[in-house]
Amino acid sequence: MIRRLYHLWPDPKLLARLWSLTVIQAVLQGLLLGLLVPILHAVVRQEPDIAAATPWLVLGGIGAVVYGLLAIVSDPVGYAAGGVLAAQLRKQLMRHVSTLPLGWFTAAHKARLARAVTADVGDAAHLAVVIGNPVITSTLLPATVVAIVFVADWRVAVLLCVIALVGSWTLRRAARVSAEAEIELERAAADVASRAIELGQVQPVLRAAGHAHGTPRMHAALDRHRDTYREGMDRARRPFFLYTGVVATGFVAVLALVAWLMVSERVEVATAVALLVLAARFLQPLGNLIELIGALRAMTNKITRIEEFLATPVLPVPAEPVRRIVDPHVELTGVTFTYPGGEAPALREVTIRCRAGTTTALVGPSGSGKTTVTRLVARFFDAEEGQVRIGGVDVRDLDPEVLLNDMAIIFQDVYLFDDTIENNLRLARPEATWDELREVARAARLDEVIERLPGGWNTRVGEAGAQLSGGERQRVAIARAMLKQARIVLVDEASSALDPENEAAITQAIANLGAGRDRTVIVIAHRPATLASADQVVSLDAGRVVETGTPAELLRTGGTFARISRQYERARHWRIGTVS
Ligand SMILES: Nc1ncnc2c1ncn2[C@@H]1O[C@H](COP(=O)(O)OP(=O)(O)OP(=O)(O)O)[C@@H](O)[C@H]1O
Repeated sequence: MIRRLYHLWPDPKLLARLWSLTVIQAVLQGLLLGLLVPILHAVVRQEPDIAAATPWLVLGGIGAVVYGLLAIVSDPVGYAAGGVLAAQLRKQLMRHVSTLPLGWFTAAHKARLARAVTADVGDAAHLAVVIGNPVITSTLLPATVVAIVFVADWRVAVLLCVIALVGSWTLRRAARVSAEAEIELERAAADVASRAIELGQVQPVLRAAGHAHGTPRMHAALDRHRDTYREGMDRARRPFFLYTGVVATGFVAVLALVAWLMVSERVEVATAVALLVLAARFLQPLGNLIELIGALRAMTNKITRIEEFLATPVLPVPAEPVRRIVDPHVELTGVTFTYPGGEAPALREVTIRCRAGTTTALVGPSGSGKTTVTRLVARFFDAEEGQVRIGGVDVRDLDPEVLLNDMAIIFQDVYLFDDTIENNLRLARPEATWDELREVARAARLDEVIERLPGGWNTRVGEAGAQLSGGERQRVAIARAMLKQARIVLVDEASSALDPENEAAITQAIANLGAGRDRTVIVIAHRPATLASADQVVSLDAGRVVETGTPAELLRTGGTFARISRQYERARHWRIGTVS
């Protein structure tokens, strides 16, 4: 555990210093106790020899002062270290995050990241200080005491070793049993949580069926949780009792042995008293260890989560990456790609050429691989076979920062910061002038949205942009891409039903985006107008390119694209018909 903690920190010097202080204190405490043997020898006799005891008493006094000073120094150092250690580890995690492939950032991984950076790191750092010290003391102090007892009487030392061995076996067992009980309890708690969510979600149905207070499944889950809790507590308590029993029985055994040694005149009274005091100091920290079991397990779980996170493979970057994109020509050649953990390839031998200054529309049924094409261009993942090139350079040879600097990605669900429209745009280029801001707002058809808003450019968009509709948020993102002067823009056009005004505005905004002479736009198109205005349409099906051509050419050939276009048109008319 101590070793794992030590290796977790990039710069463990502070931890090493802190623990060294604790090691010195624990050993010093043991040695001070050892002074009892010569002192009692000198004092516990018919005529106490104070002169013989004096040097030991002086030594003990000096030791006590040193111990006190160390305690004064180490306590504040420990508390301050908690914050410093957490900050160090957070920095290391954030550095690691910045080297992970963007494809790693799924909802589940993001939640894990948030947990690792906040709770896990803070708790691990706190526990490293608060738990590390007592664990070191509770193991080193008894070890020092045993060494001293060996000098005084080897038989008592052997007995203490036996108690320690039996105690450590019981302790391990207690830790294992309580870990198992905790897993079962977590499982039962998760079951209750999902039933509770279900209860909330299906309230109308439950009320209609007269089960407003919960389904039989819900009650069964609650019963299971209660039983698991009771059984778990019972099971976990047994080894704990056993351990306490081992420690208590151990002390009785030491008492009996020392009494026998004294009665049989194998040791003097002074030694016997010293041995009993030392045995008590040996057993007390051992007894404390059981209290630390829960905290140690919590720390192990946190460390494991942080270690797993730090072991996530990073995005490979060449030693001498290409630091310039000469022209934004995008090219996929024979690309095959399977998602990590995926069963079938999401793309198979895909070849697509998008010339600089053109707009390519990707179409195809759901799951055909359109999003995957854009993810490989943005290097969220690397292709297994084939190549993705930008300006003739393999994206794997490009500096990832250069690639992302020259690229804008407009997702279906645009995330905006809870800030003003102006600041959300300036994120792309803080130094942009007002003329530039107004120009991109016009081109992205955002100007009409801004005019309507009460605070104009200063209107706050709310949490994640909730004050704006999906279509309006996408217009902000398009304006942002224009302001960034990104030469490669990847757009996942909003597929949800938009009102006619938003629909026309987005189509126009994407067309304006593509009008930039030196800009390559790849759009996952969901609207006929976007398809019609593209320079090239690539039709995908089951991860393969099935058609490529201009919209007019593909309409004439009557293939997949023509069929999808007809479907789009029908859906459009159907929607207009129902509205009117
Ligand atoms: N993160 C992922 N992990 C595993 N498989 C994935 C992942 N994302 C997509 N897939 C799979 O890859 C295939 C292609 O998905 P992709 O999202 O590229 O299709 P799409 O054409 O964009 O679909 P849609 O129009 O529904 O967004 C699908 O079979 C999908 O299930």
